[in-house]
Amino acid sequence: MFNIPFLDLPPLRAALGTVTLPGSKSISNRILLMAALAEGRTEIHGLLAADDTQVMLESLRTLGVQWTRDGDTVTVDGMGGRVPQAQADLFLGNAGTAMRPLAAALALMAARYGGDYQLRGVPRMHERPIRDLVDALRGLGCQVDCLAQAGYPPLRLTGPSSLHLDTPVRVRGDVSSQFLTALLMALPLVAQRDVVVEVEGELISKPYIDITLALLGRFGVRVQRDGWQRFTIPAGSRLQSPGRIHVEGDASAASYFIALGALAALGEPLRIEGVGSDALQGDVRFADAAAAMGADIRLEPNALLVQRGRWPLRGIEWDCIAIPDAAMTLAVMALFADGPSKLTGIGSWRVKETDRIAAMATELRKLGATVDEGPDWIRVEPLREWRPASIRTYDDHRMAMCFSLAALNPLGGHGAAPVRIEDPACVAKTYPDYFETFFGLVQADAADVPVICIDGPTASGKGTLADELAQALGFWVLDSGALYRATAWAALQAGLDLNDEAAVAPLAATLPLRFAGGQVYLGEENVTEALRQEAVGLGASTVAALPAVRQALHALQLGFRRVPGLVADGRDMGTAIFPDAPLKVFLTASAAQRAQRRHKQLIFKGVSANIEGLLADLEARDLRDKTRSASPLKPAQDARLLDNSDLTIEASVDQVLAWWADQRPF
Ligand SMILES: O=C(O)C1=C[C@@H](OP(=O)(O)O)[C@@H](O)[C@H](O)C1
Ligand SMILES: C=C(OP(=O)(O)O)C(=O)O
Repeated sequence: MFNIPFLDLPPLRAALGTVTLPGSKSISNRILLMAALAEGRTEIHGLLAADDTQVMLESLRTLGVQWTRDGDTVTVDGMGGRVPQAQADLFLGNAGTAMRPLAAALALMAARYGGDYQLRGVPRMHERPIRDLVDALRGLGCQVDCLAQAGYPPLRLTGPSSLHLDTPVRVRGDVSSQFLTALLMALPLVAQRDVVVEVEGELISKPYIDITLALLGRFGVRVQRDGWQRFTIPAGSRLQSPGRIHVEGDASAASYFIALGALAALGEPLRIEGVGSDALQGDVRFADAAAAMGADIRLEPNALLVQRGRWPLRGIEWDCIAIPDAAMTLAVMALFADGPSKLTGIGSWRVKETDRIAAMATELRKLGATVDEGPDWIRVEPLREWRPASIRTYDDHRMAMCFSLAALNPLGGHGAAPVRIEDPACVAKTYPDYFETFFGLVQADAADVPVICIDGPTASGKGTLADELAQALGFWVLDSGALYRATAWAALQAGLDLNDEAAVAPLAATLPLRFAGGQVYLGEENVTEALRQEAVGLGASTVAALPAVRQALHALQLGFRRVPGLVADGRDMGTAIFPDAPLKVFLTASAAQRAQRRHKQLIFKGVSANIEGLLADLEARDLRDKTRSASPLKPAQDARLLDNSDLTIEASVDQVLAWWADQRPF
């Protein structure tokens, strides 16, 4: 996950590949709660691992429910209708699918067996309404207190109290369907007799009720329904574990990739695995809206294949009441259409992770779009002149994911603009690896992918600076020195003479080198430590002076220029490999300072070293690097010079980040 203040996406031009969706949030949290309340053990496969499921899992543990995790399989020991802890204080983040169902289940348990539970969340959760559920629970006889503001969490649920199950439970359905879902999942706990739930007002987000009913069915509870108005939980209903259960891929998350395919899968379709025509989730119907806009979509039972169909997309008017979450994706797709699009039935956007109508309108306008909004609709005009924009995400995962699609702007207008996503880690709510997955599918022109070059002499601190910058910006890192050290190491292993250009160059060309998690691998072998040896460093300097070796490694280095960007550290990054890089830094420090740093490093590693000897080696190496005929070490003409002799690492990083910020159009 990119846990950084912002993530810059370069302009993108195509998409290709296969994505496997994470588990559905809605299904995961329903199954977790039902499994905890049921009789028997449930093995859940493909459970979503994200903030929303984490708060549910932690709450269940606090309530005394036992579960274990093995990869994406979680095994829950069902409690048979009553959790062990009669008192608990639960934190539910911003997960509506945890707050609402747990409130109903614990309110009923407190009423029946006695108890005292508090349910709280992040500040936004305390602004998301829950009055309709509170009213319904109070109508049943539960004791529910709103601890801050009437109609909002945090809640306190206490008991015992007597329940009135002989008259229908009434619940409003026009603010959120989750209130009805919560009651349907909880009432089997007390269904000694038929329990009837009646919905008041027009029920929104109906397909989520279908998910609830289908999963209750898997747990042995067959709710009888009368349209969308009346639901009966038959007397004697009890949740019973189905044993094993599989969570299908998240259909709302599929919407970003359906849009990506519709915009940018130009030759062959993007393959989206985990949901398809067999899906339980209504959000798979987002495909109908995308198809109406012109996407070419094929549904398989458990996969979607999407490519560009009509282009530009067609502006649509669409009632989104059944697909509130995926509908946000349509608002960004609308920028690529041939005429305006209007999305209606989205009043619930106002009470979700943020006021999504206001947030969407504000951020689309930053890109240059003309947007109108009403209480429950939004109208978006297509965009031709895109502006680079820094998109605020309002701690709303869907804002971050939707606006990643705006980086495809070269396909929808003139020019090419980068897009900044603020607080990209907000995707953790439902899709922590969203951006990594997205980057694995998209393609950019190399020239559009930013590179920051950090060149300089040995022991100037390039590697540390490059790593810190890459970390701060979410960029890839290329330690080009490692390529030379790996060549020297491999040549030494093979018993070659390091000056034998004809023998060493072919070895360099076929180096199976990989950087992963701060480690360097040659084939399957982790050579990180081996490459740090002084002898290998000296050998690197020798092989780096051979023009044929440098040429062999050139193409390899260009391949590291990948979305979203690269920090390249070396000696000729700015002069020879990435001459068009938008920021080049030449990092120096006095030879005495560098010798001291190297000395400290070696002592720290337990290697004895002599500072005078190190200084002499450094000076000899500087001279060789500066005077070699192939790419001698010198600053690029447009490089910024940074002497870090008297700077801390943080100060150097801040300086380069400040230079970088000056270059950015935001
Ligand atoms: O029941 C569910 O799993 C959900 C129902 C929908 O909420 P509303 O019913 O409040 O629209 C949806 O937006 C939410 O992300 C998940
Ligand atoms: C509305 C959403 O979440 P929640 O389950 O918290 O309601 C969402 O995921 O878009």
